[in-house]
Amino acid sequence: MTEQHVKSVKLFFQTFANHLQRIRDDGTDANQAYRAQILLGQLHQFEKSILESDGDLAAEGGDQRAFKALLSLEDCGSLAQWLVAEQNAFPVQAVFFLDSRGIWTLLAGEGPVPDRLRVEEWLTRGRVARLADERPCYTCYLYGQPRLILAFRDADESNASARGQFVHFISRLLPLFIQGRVKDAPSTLGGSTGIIAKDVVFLEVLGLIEKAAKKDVSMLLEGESGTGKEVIANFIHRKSPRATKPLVAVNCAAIPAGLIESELFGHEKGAFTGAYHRQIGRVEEADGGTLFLDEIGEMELAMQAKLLRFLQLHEFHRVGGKQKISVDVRIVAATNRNLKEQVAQGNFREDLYYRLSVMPFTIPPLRDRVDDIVSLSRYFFEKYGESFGIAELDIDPMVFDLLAAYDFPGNVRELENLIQNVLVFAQSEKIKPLHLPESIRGLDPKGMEARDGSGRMRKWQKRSSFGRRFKMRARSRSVDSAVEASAEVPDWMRSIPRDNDELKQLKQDIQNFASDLTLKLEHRFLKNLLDRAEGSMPKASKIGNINRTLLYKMIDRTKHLEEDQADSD
Ligand SMILES: Nc1ncnc2c1ncn2[C@@H]1O[C@H](COP(=O)(O)OP(=O)(O)OP(=O)(O)O)[C@@H](O)[C@H]1O
Repeated sequence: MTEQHVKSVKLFFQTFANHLQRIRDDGTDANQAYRAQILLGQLHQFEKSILESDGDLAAEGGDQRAFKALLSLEDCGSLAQWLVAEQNAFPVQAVFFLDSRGIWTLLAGEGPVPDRLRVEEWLTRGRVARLADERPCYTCYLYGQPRLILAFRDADESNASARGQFVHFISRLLPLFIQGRVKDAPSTLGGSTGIIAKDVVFLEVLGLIEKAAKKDVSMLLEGESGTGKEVIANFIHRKSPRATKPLVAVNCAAIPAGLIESELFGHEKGAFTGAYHRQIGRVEEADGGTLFLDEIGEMELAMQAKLLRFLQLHEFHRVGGKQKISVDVRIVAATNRNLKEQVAQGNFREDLYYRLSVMPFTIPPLRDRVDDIVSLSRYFFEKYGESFGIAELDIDPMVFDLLAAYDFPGNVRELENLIQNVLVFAQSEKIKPLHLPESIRGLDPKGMEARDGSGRMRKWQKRSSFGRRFKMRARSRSVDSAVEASAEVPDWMRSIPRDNDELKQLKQDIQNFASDLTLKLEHRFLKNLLDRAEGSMPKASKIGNINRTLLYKMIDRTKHLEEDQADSD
């Protein structure tokens, strides 16, 4: 690489970085700022590898090849033309752009606009979708809307993965190139809470989450991808006493393992090649507020240990720095993995799991929230109808029935993308079942009724499996208490307090009674479990599906019952 080349690479990255820093520091849109911050982290990595590669990038991945090609661009303003002109790595035949009126225009290259926007694969965090079309065509989403279609010349299936990665990369650059062309990009949050919820079970969970949000403890959100964990993390922050302080989101899966420590804790100038400036980490940025650790299950063990140390001490030092920095942040973590299973498999630290899951919540999948399907659909039809410039939407009610009958493996994100596609496909006609994908159009809500008595019922039963866990817990407690108490029903069970003092006293008696029963239950459970485990704690922990620390705590708090029993024997 000539000196001049090195200079232009540095200049290119510096311009890019300045632009990203402005977006990040602008502070008007937390999601934009978050994306800019992630790109900034990656930018340093790209710059480093390009400068170190000495021009030889043949063996490197799609992102780096794309960056290499980008270097030849003098003017970054014409992404589409560059994509078509750059024929070496990924020959693009045409690029189409969806404007804010909902009309696709050919930006560069040649060919008809793909008329079927059926998503096939490569749907990655809602950013890129491959279309079910003869030619390999991909859609890039911006702010949740399809904005760009890339049609490739090469249809060779063995290159599909590389093409997908390339489009994914382009989708990350997209906001920078089409700035100003997208008017009023809709925010991911709408309404006063930003959450559309009608389903009773989901509302119940949200009620519990809202209560927990007010307590200053770590919260863990588990649930399938696209169920709304990030939306709920925002909700938690806004309902917490830290609402006026920053909410900083870090996607642990999106940041390469080698960069995550400096992303979280920052680095000092010169800490590693490419660390030209001191950089404040996300933890420090979140001081006083909330740090949202998304996809925490993807974090590597070595980083888990560092995070744990920070959670224990509330202090850290920047990479390459010596000074200890103290911060006060509340952690909300989310994962679409089963973290307990990850712990059992040795992929996630148990101690970190317990630190993070002081208040754990499982976000139910959309198929278990059938009432939400309809209200979310209406919400997305309105939201995207408006941004696509459709003045009045006319929707056949059957569309909602069919949507409610579908299982939505991709949850709310899938529903959101689907509705955008339906709107594009319907081109402002009345929206009818024929505009829905075949897999949904083919569903028969009436047929489900015939099979299960009622389509809604089938959904309701499925959905309530989640709610049952709550209800059963509540019920089993009251049933157990009643059974236990039946032999010795205390007087207060039937008494009516005459004044507040009596009421308080009776309430206290009930609480004492309930905690006695709970201890007795724990004692019986422990005895039986340890018998089955032949006295072995590791075995008891395994077969009882209970963490050992908790087992010891339980033994400790029920040991007086053991002693009482020994005395009476
Ligand atoms: N209840 C809701 N009301 C309105 N929009 C929602 C709701 N739930 C989810 N969404 C929308 O669905 C999309 C996916 O939600 P989100 O990113 O919060 O899911 P997630 O569970 O964090 O996904 P992942 O596990 O893949 O990170 C977003 O565009 C979000 O705005």
